[in-house]
Formats: sequence, structure tokens, C-alpha cells
Amino acid sequence: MTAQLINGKDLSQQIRKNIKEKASQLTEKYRQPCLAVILVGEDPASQVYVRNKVKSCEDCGIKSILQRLPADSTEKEVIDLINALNQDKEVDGILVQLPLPKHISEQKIIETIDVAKDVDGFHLHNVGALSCGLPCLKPCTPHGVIKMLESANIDLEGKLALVLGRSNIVGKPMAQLLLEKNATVILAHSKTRNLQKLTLQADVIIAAVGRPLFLKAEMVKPGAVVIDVGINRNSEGKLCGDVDFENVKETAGFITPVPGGVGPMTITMLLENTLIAAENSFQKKENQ
Ligand SMILES: Nc1nc2c(c(=O)[nH]1)N[C@@H](CN(C=O)c1ccc(C(=O)N[C@@H](CCC(=O)O)C(=O)O)cc1)CN2
Ligand SMILES: [Mg+2]
Repeated sequence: MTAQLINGKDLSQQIRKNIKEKASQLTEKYRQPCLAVILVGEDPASQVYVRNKVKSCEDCGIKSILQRLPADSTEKEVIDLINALNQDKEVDGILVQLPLPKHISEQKIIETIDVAKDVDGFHLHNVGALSCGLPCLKPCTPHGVIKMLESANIDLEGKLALVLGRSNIVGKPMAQLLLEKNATVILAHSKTRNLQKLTLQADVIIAAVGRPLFLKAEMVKPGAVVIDVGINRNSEGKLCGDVDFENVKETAGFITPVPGGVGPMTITMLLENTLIAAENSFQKKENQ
């Protein structure tokens, strides 16, 4: 049996058509929605992601402002820039590309962003709202995964979903969003014992461990849904996920590729969050 592919690139293109239309409506009625992206330093992968974000905004009719700071910028310099963008009425979303240089506290930086402009959904307020099932800006990667599952008509209610990896950006919010869909959730991590025993029971596996080819075919129940969030380079420098795709696709019922799976959906959800933030701000002004 060969698994059905869930193609994030195609799904992204479909969703972006709606985003473009919505952006155009908002531009006509109010002004062009605007995302500010802050890149500190010269990390090559981050430069690629930021370029993709700027280009995706442009393609969808969303204004973007790219603010580049040198790697030796102080924490205060980054905070000052965020505070200026918080005050800027023409800026709807603010995103600080991670990782930041070691001498800058990521948590401090994230907490400086105005909650209403936190289009990454990383601010403590948005994290707390998500965990209480309240309206919030949802983190882009896990939200993109849910959209991919929905697009393949995968009903999560009562299913056993296992998330591999407990990062603040992906693993933990992923578990919350799966719970919201009434899945029974296992959040597994590097200290989890008898991992294979657990993965073999799972109807849905979300791999977000950051280790190339970590999830092997013998760890997957036949017919299970396998979502690969990993972005790694193998020994030949080729992009690969956390899933041993070539072998797992023979066992799984559904699978996502890398590249062309979750990655493009992360950026699409960022565009969607920017429109939500813009709409909220326009509504707030109308109600004043
Ligand atoms: N502030 C943030 N920082 C980071 C996030 C984030 O969501 N917010 N996530 C990752 C990086 N990331 C977005 O920033 C991201 C990574 C990968 C992709 C993507 O489309 N990947 C492509 C392959 C691209 C390539 O060739 O390298 C794919 O999978 O098809 C998009 C976004 C860490 N930092
Ligand atoms: Mg991400």
C-alpha cells in the first residue's frame, strides 16, 4: 500500500487565492494590511524564510516591511524597534524571525510584541488563550497542520494523536489544537520510554523532533496519518524531514512530503494571521 500524499504546496496556493481576495477587499475599504518582519543577523536559513515571507506577502497584496539588524545588535535595540512598530498604526503584524543570536532573550523579545500584532502566536497571552480555547492568533505551523488534516477530510474526534517533540513553537501548541479537535493526545519527547509501543498505537503522528529520518516504518501503524514538521539537512546537505518518507509511505495511510508539506503552510497561516490582525484593528477603530 502507498500512502495518500497531503500536498501543502497545492493547499497553500488554494488558500492564498482567498487571502489575496480578502487583502484586496480590506485595502479597498480601509488600507493595505501590513506585516513587519525583523531579522537579526545573517543566519542563512532565516534569510531564506524571511525572503519567502516577504515575497508571499507581495504575491497576496499584503504590504511588508523588512527590518534587518546586525547580529551584534543589543537586546535593547531590538526591543526599541519592536516598540516603535507597536506604536505604528499602519503596521498590523510583527514577526521576529527565530532563532535570535544567543545574547538576546527570545522570550523577552516575544513578550515585547503587542499581543494584537503577534502574528506568530508566540506571546504568552496568545499561548494562554489557546490553552483555554479562547480566540487568539494561532501559531502558524501547528495551525497549518490542522488545515492540512481538514483538507484531507481526516476526522480527529476520538482518534489517538501522538505529537513527537515538545517545543513551544510546534509540539505544545500542536497538542492543544489536536485536543480542541477532540483527539486523545500523547505529547512524546526525548525522555519518553517505549516510544515505539506508543507510536504503533497512534492513528495520527505529528513528527517535530528535528532529527532526520527519526520516524521509521516499523514505528507506524498501518494506515496511520503521518505529518512531518521537520526541516533538516541530511549528510549530503539535502533537505529532509523527521520521517523516513520512502519507507513510511508504504505503511502510512496519509503522509506529508518535505519539502512541499508543512513548510509552505506555515507561511500561508502567517498571511492569514496578518489579515486577522488587520481586520481586528480596523474593527476596533470603527467601534471607537
Ligand atoms: N518567527 C518565527 N521563526 C521561525 C518559525 C516561525 O514560524 N516563526 N518557523 C521556523 C522557520 N520557518 C518560518 O519562519 C519556516 C521554515 C520552512 C518553511 C518552508 O516553506 N520550507 C520549505 C523548504 C524551504 C527550503 O528549501 O529550505 C518546505 O518545507 O517546503 C517555511 C517557514 C523557524 N523560525
Ligand atoms: Mg514555524
